[in-house]
Amino acid sequence: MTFTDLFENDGMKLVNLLPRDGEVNYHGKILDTVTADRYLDKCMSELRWEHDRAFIYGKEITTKRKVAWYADAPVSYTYSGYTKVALVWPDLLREIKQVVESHCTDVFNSCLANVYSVGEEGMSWHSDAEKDLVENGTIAALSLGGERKFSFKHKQTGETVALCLAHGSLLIMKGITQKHWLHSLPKTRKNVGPRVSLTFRQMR
Ligand SMILES: O=C(O)CCC(=O)C(=O)O
Ligand SMILES: [Fe+2]
Repeated sequence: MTFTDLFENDGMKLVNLLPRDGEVNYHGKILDTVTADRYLDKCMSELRWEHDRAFIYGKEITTKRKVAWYADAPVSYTYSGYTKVALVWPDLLREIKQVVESHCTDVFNSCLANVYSVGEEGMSWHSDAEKDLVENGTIAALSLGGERKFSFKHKQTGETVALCLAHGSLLIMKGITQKHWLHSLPKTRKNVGPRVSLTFRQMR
């Protein structure tokens, strides 16, 4: 049995997927398929997608995946050596943010949206502990579209934990998780459909 089988429905008792040094909860599908399909279509067409730029080991790169960043106000945010200015929430994301907040005890003031158009697009190992984020803040990631594997790796011990993120599912990372664990969305050769992740965050 996998974690995904265990947590098909929200409302079941959530367990911490990490053995130590952080807390990750998989809520399973929090949206019915019709709603998840509608949100996926709307996100694909309505969000202002752009290739992300970053500095990796001092070299400027343009990511294959596209991103869009939203917040309560047009604040700026420094991430991977780049300063970006957020767009203000469109109604669609305000609505989705409310749904996500109804499944947790946190509130969010920003969202980094990612779109992976094919399985060959992914995100390499990283943690999200930028200076502009609240220290030990919560990140809630809503997945829409193609089902993908998501992995965690402990920074000191190398232990790994992996799960599958279903269409319409919610994953929450909290507490000291970002200090001690890296996470990644591995590329896959499988023929998966486009996937959107909406990562709701707490900025300072
Ligand atoms: O696509 C995802 O689910 C995770 C993306 C991620 O790790 C990030 O935006 O920092
Ligand atoms: Fe991340």
